[in-house]
Amino acid sequence: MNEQHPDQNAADHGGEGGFRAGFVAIVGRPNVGKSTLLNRLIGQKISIVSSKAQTTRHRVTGILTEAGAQFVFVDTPGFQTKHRNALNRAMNRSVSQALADVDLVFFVIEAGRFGEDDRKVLSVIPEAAKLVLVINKVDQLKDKARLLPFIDEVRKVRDFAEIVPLSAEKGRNVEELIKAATPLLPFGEPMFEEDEITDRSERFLASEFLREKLFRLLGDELPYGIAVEIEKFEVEGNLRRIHAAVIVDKAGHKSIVIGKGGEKLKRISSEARVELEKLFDGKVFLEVWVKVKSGWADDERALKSLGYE
Ligand SMILES: Nc1nc2c(ncn2[C@@H]2O[C@H](COP(=O)(O)OP(=O)(O)OP(=O)(O)O)[C@@H](O)[C@H]2O)c(=O)[nH]1
Repeated sequence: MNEQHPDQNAADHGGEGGFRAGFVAIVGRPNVGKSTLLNRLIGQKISIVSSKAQTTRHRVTGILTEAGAQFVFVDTPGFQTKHRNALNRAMNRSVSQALADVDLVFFVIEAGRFGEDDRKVLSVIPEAAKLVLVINKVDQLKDKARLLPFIDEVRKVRDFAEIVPLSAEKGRNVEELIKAATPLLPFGEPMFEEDEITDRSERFLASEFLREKLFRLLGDELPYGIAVEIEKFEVEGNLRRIHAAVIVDKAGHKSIVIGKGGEKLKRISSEARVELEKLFDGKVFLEVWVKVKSGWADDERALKSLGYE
């Protein structure tokens, strides 16, 4: 593999002359800023950001190609420790699976806070994994002098190949993370074309965008166990026709999503449509309806049909 890319940016990228490429999992408890970090790293909105916990259920892959290295990111869901139903078990399983076959793990925590939930997440990262500690939200830290003692505290718990404090939201020190992580990737040829941002299908992205709108616009009213199913996705020239169902657990949740006079759902679908048109650079016809599937969050088979493994 070395021979394929002689001397490519050797000084900046590990100093051994070869191109590096690998899978990187971004792991951390809910709300530490994993999606924000991924979006910042790949410079385009693909993953879902929300101030509510637990929005990232699916694995989303983002790709960053630099002169000497390619990072293929696997954004994993936050660990679920509160509810013990099938949905959460499926979510935790997908985290472990994601970690089993990556080359590098970014373990994300919040500056000044290393709690029980962070420890739990750390404990399922295999000992053999190459680990970078990402200390996010340093902009929130009022007393900057606390950072070094904090790093020392966390360092006692585990060996980290690198430790990088940054602010994903402000874009501070994010370059530093890439620089530090590059030599930790294995030598290898790029796995994706340079301009590929995600290997997820347009269909998947449509459901993610719609789900984000549901999270944002329903706010505290958001029913537990809500999901989106794309029932039809057709491309006609520059037009995409998308039929999507919003799945809720209980009949009573349907009216919450629809809102008074259908206003809520209308706004959700129109905002999602506008963003999808930008993403696809074409016209989008988006039809959304609400479907009740009683107890779906507890039914493993229903989960599989919705794409949760
Ligand atoms: N102040 C500050 N806030 C941040 C930073 N990074 C992320 N946030 C905020 O933290 C919240 C959670 O960010 P997400 O990126 O959705 O977090 P996540 O870890 O992907 O969350 P889950 O999908 O629930 O696992 C959002 O409100 C972000 O705007 C940062 O560097 N500084």
